[in-house]
Amino acid sequence: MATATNRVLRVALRGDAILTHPRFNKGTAFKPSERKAFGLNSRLPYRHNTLEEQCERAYDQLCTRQEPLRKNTFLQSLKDQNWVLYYGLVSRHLKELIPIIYTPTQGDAIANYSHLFRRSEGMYLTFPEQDSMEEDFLEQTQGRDIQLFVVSDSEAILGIGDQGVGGIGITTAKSAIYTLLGGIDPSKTLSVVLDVGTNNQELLNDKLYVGWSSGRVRGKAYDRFIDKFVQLVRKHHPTALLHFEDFGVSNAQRLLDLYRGTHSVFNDDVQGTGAVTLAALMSAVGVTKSKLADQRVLVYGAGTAGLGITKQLRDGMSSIDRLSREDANKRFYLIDRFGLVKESLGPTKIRDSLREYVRPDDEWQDVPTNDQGEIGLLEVVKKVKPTVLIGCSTHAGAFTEEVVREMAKGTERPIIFPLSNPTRLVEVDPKHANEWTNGKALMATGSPFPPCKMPNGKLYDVAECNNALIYPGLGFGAVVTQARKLSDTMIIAGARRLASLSPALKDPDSALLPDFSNARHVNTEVAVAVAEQAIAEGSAAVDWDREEVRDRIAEKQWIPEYPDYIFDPVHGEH
Ligand SMILES: NC(=O)c1ccc[n+]([C@@H]2O[C@H](COP(=O)([O-])OP(=O)(O)OC[C@H]3O[C@@H](n4cnc5c(N)ncnc54)[C@H](O)[C@@H]3O)[C@@H](O)[C@H]2O)c1
Ligand SMILES: O=C(O)C[C@H](O)C(=O)O
Ligand SMILES: [Mn+2]
Repeated sequence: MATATNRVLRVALRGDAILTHPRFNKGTAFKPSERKAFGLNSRLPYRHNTLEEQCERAYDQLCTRQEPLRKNTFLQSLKDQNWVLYYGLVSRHLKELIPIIYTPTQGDAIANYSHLFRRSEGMYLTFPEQDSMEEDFLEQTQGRDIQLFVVSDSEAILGIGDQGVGGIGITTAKSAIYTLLGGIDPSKTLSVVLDVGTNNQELLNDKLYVGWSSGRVRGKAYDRFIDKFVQLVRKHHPTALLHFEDFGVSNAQRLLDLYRGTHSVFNDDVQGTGAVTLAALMSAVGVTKSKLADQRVLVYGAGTAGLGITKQLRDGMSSIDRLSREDANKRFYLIDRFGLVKESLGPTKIRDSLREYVRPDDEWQDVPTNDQGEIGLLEVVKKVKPTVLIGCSTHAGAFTEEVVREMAKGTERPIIFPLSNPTRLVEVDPKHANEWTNGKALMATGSPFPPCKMPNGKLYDVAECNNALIYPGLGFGAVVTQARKLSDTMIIAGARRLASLSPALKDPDSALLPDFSNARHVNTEVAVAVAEQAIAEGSAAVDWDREEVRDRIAEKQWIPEYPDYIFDPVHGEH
């Protein structure tokens, strides 16, 4: 495997320019010979440190801060200063620091973006400046080999809604996770916010708000703006993967469908969430010794993630258990703001994309409704006796004691996945679901939770069913093979590989998904599966033999170690 220790990089910057460039800066780790060549002797204290020593010092500094958000801002500053040190530090404390730089703490950083703002990161493309979009885009991208764009319009950030320009923070966090867990070279990624205004009144009233203070652009003008950006990516980086993050429910699936045919695009909330949930469910049905196709699945919150999950589980039932699409559709019951998604709600309350999963009214004649004719969660649980209950509603506490106990009456091992993020929006605290089901519930959550105490005193690890366990591998697999598209079959291959790594496969009392401390290995395996599938189905631009895929992927993974630098003012990187 190639390591950074045997890499040599030619660099054209020197003096302050190299010390202030996070990609090239090594701080006290510049060796004496490099200090001389790059004009750094008088700019650095005498002592030369190893990366290990730098990580130790940075970790000590981090630990002086108690509050997660303060740790987050510290790490953000470190990333602004020195990428290798930042990624080196986080890699050394992965399980502890992922919740700081990503979900849930990054949600707070995003909500406070304009007040915490110190330094910009990534690309800001703003609606009123669209005439110069290509020029602005090229300013940052020209001459760069960008393999991955992570883009958001910030309308539905995690479960905290419209965050305006602060949404850049989800794209930078998702990119950092790509590097940490997938192995993508951070210099080959670009995080982008498409600032089309915000409908968040608090931000609009805030005089320190740093985005475009205007209501959200909608309709054709919005579509044209998004399209302008997508076409720039296609024109200048035709093989780059375009990752959409946290778009609103009226755009996420629509934009995915619109661009899937012409470019390699991926919607994380739809596809990444669907894939990780499929893996968790495969693992759960392994424990209950049943099949995917046997499940009755209740999805609470039929938004972007809810639909993505439903579609992915449905496709899993079809491709893995050979259930017809129509029969598989019937295994699902969706609930949204208007209760059960059923025929009589009509097209104003049911989006087109939900059509396949609408339940016929005559099935529900005997079930009590509210004054508006809606059927609530408890009624659906009573009638359907679901084996699987998934939450992606942002409705904190929706899975009440009554609901959970009712579910437990109808199935021996209730499979309960409250997936809403951040932590405070979870549909049920796993501790409670565990208690109300007498330790029978098989659980997975979107944010990290501590283990639950079982009635026999043992601890049950609650799987973290967050798309970060799979999207870096899905994306990296597509990027390294320069795949023309990230197909449904590539995604299923990744989900199956993830499921095969589940601890519950070996011990049914263990977690349904691998622990985040193994997330780098897990995503590497996912990338291998995706690459194998891309090659097999002919969408890859590489023609590796199946046996060499794993080695090729390992060779291409970026690792946080300092290469040796040679000063080269003519051909060096800058
Ligand atoms: N674990 C993960 O990997 C993961 C991935 C994506 C999204 N999520 C989480 O899922 C949640 C939803 O995200 P999204 O992007 O789908 O948002 P979304 O806005 O598209 O979907 C939320 C849906 O829930 C519905 N809803 C809201 N309140 C409800 C209620 N009281 N009863 C029933 N339905 C209700 C809304 O009408 C909407 O359709 C967020 O908290 C997000 O963080 C988790
Ligand atoms: O960002 C996450 O933690 C997962 C997911 O993409 C979300 O929107 O909640
Ligand atoms: Mn998301």
